[in-house]
Amino acid sequence: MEIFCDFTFEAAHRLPEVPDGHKCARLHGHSYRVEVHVRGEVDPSTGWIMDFADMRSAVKPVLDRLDHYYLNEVPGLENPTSENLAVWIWDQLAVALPLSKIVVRETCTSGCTYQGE
Ligand SMILES: Nc1nc2c(c(=O)[nH]1)N=C([C@H](O)[C@H](O)COP(=O)(O)OP(=O)(O)OP(=O)(O)O)CN2
Ligand SMILES: [Zn+2]
Repeated sequence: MEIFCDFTFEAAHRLPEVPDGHKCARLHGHSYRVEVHVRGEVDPSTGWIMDFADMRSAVKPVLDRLDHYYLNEVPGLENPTSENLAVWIWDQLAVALPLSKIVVRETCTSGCTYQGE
């Protein structure tokens, strides 16, 4: 079974590798939405895989490193596409949580799903 928590953060970025004239080469910002999914067995005594509060406690310090920052300046996010951001978040959280999926939404209509290697 899987559980998930939903998060938001605000950040600026530009995409340095896009073709000349692409709008995303210009500095702009997004209200990012991130879903963190965890897979596990339901503990018969608690009735849950893990407490949502414990998930949030693990995720918050990682997203605090992105919130209201210029993502291109964050080590490992020099090309901050949704895809690279999903991998970066996965890599930061994988030691703390039994991840199954990271979803990054850059806009209301576009984003990325990553389920690990
Ligand atoms: N595969 C990817 N494509 C694009 C990414 C990305 O991370 N991965 N990122 C961008 C830009 O960051 C852009 O700001 C968001 O893209 P887009 O969905 O085109 O956003 P718009 O709100 O401008 O969409 P419209 O429907 O054209 O208004 C671009 N591509
Ligand atoms: Zn963008």
